[in-house]
Amino acid sequence: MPDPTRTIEPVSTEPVTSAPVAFLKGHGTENDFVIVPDPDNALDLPADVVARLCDRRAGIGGDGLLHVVRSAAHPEARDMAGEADWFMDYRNADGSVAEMCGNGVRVFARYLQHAGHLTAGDVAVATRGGVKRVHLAKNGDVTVSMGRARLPEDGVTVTVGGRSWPARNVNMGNPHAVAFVEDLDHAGDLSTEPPYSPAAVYPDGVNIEFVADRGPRHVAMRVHERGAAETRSCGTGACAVAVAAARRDGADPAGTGTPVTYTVDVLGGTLVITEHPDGEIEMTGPAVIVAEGRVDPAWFASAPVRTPC
Ligand SMILES: N[C@H](CCC[C@H](N)C(=O)O)C(=O)O
Repeated sequence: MPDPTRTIEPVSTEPVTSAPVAFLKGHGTENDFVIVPDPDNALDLPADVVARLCDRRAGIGGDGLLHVVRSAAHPEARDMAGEADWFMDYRNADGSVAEMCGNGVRVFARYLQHAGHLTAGDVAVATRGGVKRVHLAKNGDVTVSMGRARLPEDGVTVTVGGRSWPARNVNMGNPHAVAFVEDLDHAGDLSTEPPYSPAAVYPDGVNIEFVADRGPRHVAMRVHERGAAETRSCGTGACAVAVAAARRDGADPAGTGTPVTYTVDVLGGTLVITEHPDGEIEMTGPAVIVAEGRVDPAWFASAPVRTPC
């Protein structure tokens, strides 16, 4: 599980703000998020409040929360304000902080468009994993320049139900372990984290992807996400899977000099990942705003803290 020190400590000791909190719900290939617009970074969103909002029974429900803040108003994004007006302060369902969320940044850009903050179809979004450029196409597709993958040498072995697989270490700003399996059912019940070793390879926890082939440059995946459990999709995970598959298939674009594209089926839809010879990775997929509403201040102040399911 992720290191608890990775959560956001309360900004102040004052009780959580009682101001009604506007929220929206959105998803990208059914990886769903609570969106909390807060341009001036005025809300106090410590880990337990995020977990309450993401709780699927007692709260709004989501795999994570997108805190929408102007870059100039957040200490972790001020130095990116010249390049990107908005900062995606991403939190997992358990309240832990993650460096990057691929599906989340597509939904974040869709929210900016929905809220009238965009004048064009292109936007730069500041994230803990750097500034990401997003293109919102007229056909509904959203393409993110995800940057380059890092491929640390050290890997782990993942074990489920008496079967073990080597897992490729791929970092997309956040950590991933990619295991190629014969059948996605071999991943078993991913409501809990599959055991892996050595744990020291991922001191802050890891997202674990299981991948099966579906055809030439076509794979399917399931994922246990750090700080959330099994999700219907993981954008950074799909990028990590495409990078690992290209290395397995001898199609590393740096070596061949030509871009390589993989279609990655996730439980909630399909993502298309292209890696270019310079290492830049583009991810294309949908992003949907489902609803908007307001959190009842009385609930906000009184909701019991529950560990996310
Ligand atoms: N659970 C991930 C963050 C969300 C990643 C995923 N939802 C995506 O679309 O990339 C982590 O702790 O690194």
